Amino acid sequence: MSTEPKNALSLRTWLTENNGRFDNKVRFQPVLSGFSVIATEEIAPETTIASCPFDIAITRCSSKSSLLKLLKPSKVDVLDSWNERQCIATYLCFHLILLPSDLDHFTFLRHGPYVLVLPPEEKMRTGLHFTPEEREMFRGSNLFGAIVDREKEYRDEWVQCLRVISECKASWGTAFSWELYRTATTHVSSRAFPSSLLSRNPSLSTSPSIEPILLPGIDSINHARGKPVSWVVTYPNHESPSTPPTISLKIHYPVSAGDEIFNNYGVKPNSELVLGYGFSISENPDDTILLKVGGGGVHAKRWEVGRQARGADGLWAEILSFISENEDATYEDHLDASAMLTDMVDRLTSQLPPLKNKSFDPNTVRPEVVKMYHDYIEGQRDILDALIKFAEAKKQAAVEWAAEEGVELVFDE
Ligand SMILES: C[S@@+](CC[C@H](N)C(=O)[O-])C[C@H]1O[C@@H](n2cnc3c(N)ncnc32)[C@H](O)[C@@H]1O
Repeated sequence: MSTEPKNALSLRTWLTENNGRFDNKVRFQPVLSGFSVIATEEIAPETTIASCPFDIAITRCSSKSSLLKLLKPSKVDVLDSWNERQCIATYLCFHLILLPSDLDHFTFLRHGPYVLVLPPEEKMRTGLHFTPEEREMFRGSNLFGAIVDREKEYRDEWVQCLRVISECKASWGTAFSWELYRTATTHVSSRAFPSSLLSRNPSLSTSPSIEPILLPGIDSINHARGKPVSWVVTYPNHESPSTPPTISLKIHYPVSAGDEIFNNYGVKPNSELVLGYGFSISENPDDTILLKVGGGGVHAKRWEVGRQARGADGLWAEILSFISENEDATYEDHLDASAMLTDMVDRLTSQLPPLKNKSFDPNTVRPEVVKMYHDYIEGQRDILDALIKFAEAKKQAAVEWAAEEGVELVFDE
């Protein structure tokens, strides 16, 4: 007996028809943000939960080739200038844009049952989908700036895509709304895997040549930090010559009947989770803050510092070199650097919204966003507190260094 929603059943059937599969002990359960994947009975470690053949992965290349058939082939140069997000998001949108009268064009779209399980706009909670009041809560934090920048960048991309689509068919342009595109870009940010998985030695590593891709089925599984999982690639061999190259997600932990099955998206700070995924982890040990020295302009190096001031040494070295060009910094330079770091951190702390005693209007601010706000601000404040302690320790070391040189330093309180 299955109580799976119809669209989840259609995804399962479509995946099987395309040589992929879900383990038969899993089922989809509707939740606020879309679906969770649950064990119907106990699942043993080393079970393969979902498999996706390479040829149904959605890549920039596969999206572009479908779009070229839908739009005019003469648009090939224009589409070459679109980035992978524009190609994949526009390809996803077309599944929802076409009308029954566009029947001939449906043959160019391969992912109908997949697109129909993707959470719609109203289930989205990423920074791009915040209400104005929700976005305003984050003013003063790095995340606020990141949301504003992302919206501008994605809107510009949408305008480029819209121009091409409208030229092909005005009614498609009308249907290709900012809201539709924004939701599709969130599907890309929240579900994409690196293209480095589609190889004989799959890895989650990223580099400029690695592009985001979507893996239908595998991307239905939610994240839990640190869960042991692995990626397994299978190629045809003499035992099963007709099996296409396939990527699978295998879990290395047991799951009890009724419990959720989790994937592990890798190390992610809350800033990234809130911006691109629409959820956060309480007291996330992987939280970070981005800092740059002395204003520095848009091209200034940004230092990513974590809890317990992890990664602060590079920032400290840059502050020291900013204070003194001399390679052999003196204890006075260290004292100045410590004061500069403290000022910098104090300024950031005073700009950050408060963690406590802040109430939000439940009519305009959703409880899930309040949780993200608390988790994110807690992490930012904790790291800034750790940086103050880091600067204080550097000051103390400089005082001891001066004492070794026979200088007693006295500070005004
Ligand atoms: C790759 S999809 C996972 C499948 C998704 N739940 C669905 O309904 O299709 C990633 C999205 O799932 C949700 N998600 C994943 N892990 C989560 C978690 N630990 N807590 C809350 N939401 C989570 C978020 O909405 C995120 O953007």
